[in-house]
Amino acid sequence: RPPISNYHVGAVGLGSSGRIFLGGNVEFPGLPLHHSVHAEQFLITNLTLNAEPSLKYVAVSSAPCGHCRQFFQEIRHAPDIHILITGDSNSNHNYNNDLANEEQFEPMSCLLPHRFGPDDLLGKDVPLLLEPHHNNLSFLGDDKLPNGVSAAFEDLKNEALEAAKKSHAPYTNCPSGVALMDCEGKVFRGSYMESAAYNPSMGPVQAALVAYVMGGRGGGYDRIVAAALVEKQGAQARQEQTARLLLKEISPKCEFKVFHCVSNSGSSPSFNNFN
Ligand SMILES: O=c1ccn([C@H]2C[C@H](O)[C@@H](CO)O2)c(=O)[nH]1
Ligand SMILES: [Zn+2]
Repeated sequence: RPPISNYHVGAVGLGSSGRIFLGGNVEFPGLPLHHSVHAEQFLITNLTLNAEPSLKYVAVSSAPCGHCRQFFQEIRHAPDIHILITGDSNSNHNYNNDLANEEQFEPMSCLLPHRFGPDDLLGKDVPLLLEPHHNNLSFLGDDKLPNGVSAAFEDLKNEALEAAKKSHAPYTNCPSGVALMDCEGKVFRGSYMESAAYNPSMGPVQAALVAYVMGGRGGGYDRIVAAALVEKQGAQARQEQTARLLLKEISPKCEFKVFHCVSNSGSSPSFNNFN
């Protein structure tokens, strides 16, 4: 969905389960470009939404940018992920049109040598992206919804908490999750995912929008009528304002609520040697 560039990028990934996943780029008119979702990042989000344990091969319609090469580094054994650049689908020349394609898969270690990644910041036992995450989070006792707030939000709030429990936030220990509800009452979850290099991190609204695009039968974002964000109170990496901005632009009538949670595990094992 690239209404700004009209440049369509497609990414396809094969996981170790044998399942195949899709990704496409998503742009949001009216917002700064850094809100965009790259096809590769969409693909990785799609893997996490489907609990795919690892990614082995990727085919992508144009060369992955530096930001995407960096985001792939969050996956264990990222240097061994093999990438096929199928050609520029937005122009007429297709330089890989023969059976030699298989030989043109390149390991990520060639596309991104001298990598900076999780190994630079985290211990070896910290779960990486695609690995199971069980952030031990719960709501503060006093976070009851006031009377008159629709029961739907009680549901959404819990869905967003489940998403936050799966969030990959080992660099800040500030996990978060979003749940969106469309006008038919269908719910779409997304978990915040951090990058060792910080900036390529994927926001929880973007992650939930990936779920929406995959499951929402092609509808516009204005079909999203309610959204809940769960994050820690006073988190060092807060999503609230960015989430509000993005949602307001893509679905002005969407009702947005933020709920705060606490981490039950004292000092989380996923926090590292920075303290
Ligand atoms: O690695 C890349 C590079 C670019 N794009 C998208 C982002 C934007 O929507 C458009 C133009 O940059 O292409 C991707 O999806 N992946
Ligand atoms: Zn990219």
